[in-house]
Amino acid sequence: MATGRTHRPATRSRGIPEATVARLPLYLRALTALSERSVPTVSSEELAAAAGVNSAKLRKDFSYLGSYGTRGVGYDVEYLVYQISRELGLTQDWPVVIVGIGNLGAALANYGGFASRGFRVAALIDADPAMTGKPVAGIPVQHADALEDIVRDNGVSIGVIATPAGAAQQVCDRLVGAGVTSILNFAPTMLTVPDGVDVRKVDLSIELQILAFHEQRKAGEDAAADDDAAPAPAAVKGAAAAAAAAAAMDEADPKGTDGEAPAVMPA
Ligand SMILES: NC(=O)c1ccc[n+]([C@@H]2O[C@H](COP(=O)([O-])OP(=O)(O)OC[C@H]3O[C@@H](n4cnc5c(N)ncnc54)[C@H](O)[C@@H]3O)[C@@H](O)[C@H]2O)c1
Repeated sequence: MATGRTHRPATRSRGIPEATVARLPLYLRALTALSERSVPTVSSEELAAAAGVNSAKLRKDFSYLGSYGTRGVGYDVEYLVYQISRELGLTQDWPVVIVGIGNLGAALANYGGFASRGFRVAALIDADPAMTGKPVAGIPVQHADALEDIVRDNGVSIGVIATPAGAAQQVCDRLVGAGVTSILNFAPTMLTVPDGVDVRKVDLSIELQILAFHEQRKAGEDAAADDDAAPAPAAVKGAAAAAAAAAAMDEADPKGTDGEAPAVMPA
């Protein structure tokens, strides 16, 4: 048994590192915007800036896809959209079930962005009998008793958990038992899954905590700048220099070696 981890090696069987896979959706989002503006080609520098990624990293990532662009012309936007979509498995339809149709589950069900990216909400499931049959986003909610049948009948391999934390593990076990092999978990708890099942955890409060850390650091830098106007004792100056050196190292790659810090993380 595995405890809430994604049990894939750092490099996938087809040789694409997980860090590259995590950046592919960023490229796809930027490329889709270019495609919508009918831009035919894009340079690695332009695309890297639009995706918020270093251009050398982008070229390396695309080399894993076998896409090298044309010198002086750049990358063909439509072909890259196709290549990345195919790599991410988005050229096929993925039926998804959402379990727990409260505030969050209903908001997710109403989000139009899933369908446009190939994720079809096949069913909404909730344990509250009062919810059964009620339409949410035009889909009638089904009772949790039927979870296994719903998963099997719809060939679902991706389940979204938006239940309270206390119910999440049991829901996860039932989803996995019925054949689900990928879980997107919004409940604030670690899930235990068998090998071969991927879990991604979304936690907006962690993202806010990271922003709070950066806000605090910015405030510290402002205060240090104010202090620089007045002479500081030697020990304090040393500490400020160490903090500045650490900040400079961070700035060299502020988001770490994997590029943009994702809002969704391996659980
Ligand atoms: N990750 C995030 O950033 C984030 C943000 C908001 C909420 N959350 C979490 O998402 C979850 C849902 O939040 P909410 O505000 O929608 O709660 P909610 O109380 O409005 O909804 C929870 C729903 O789950 C249903 N439910 C309970 N047990 C179930 C079971 N065993 N099977 C199926 N359905 C079951 C309930 O009937 C209810 O409709 C909570 O765990 C919350 O902490 C996470």
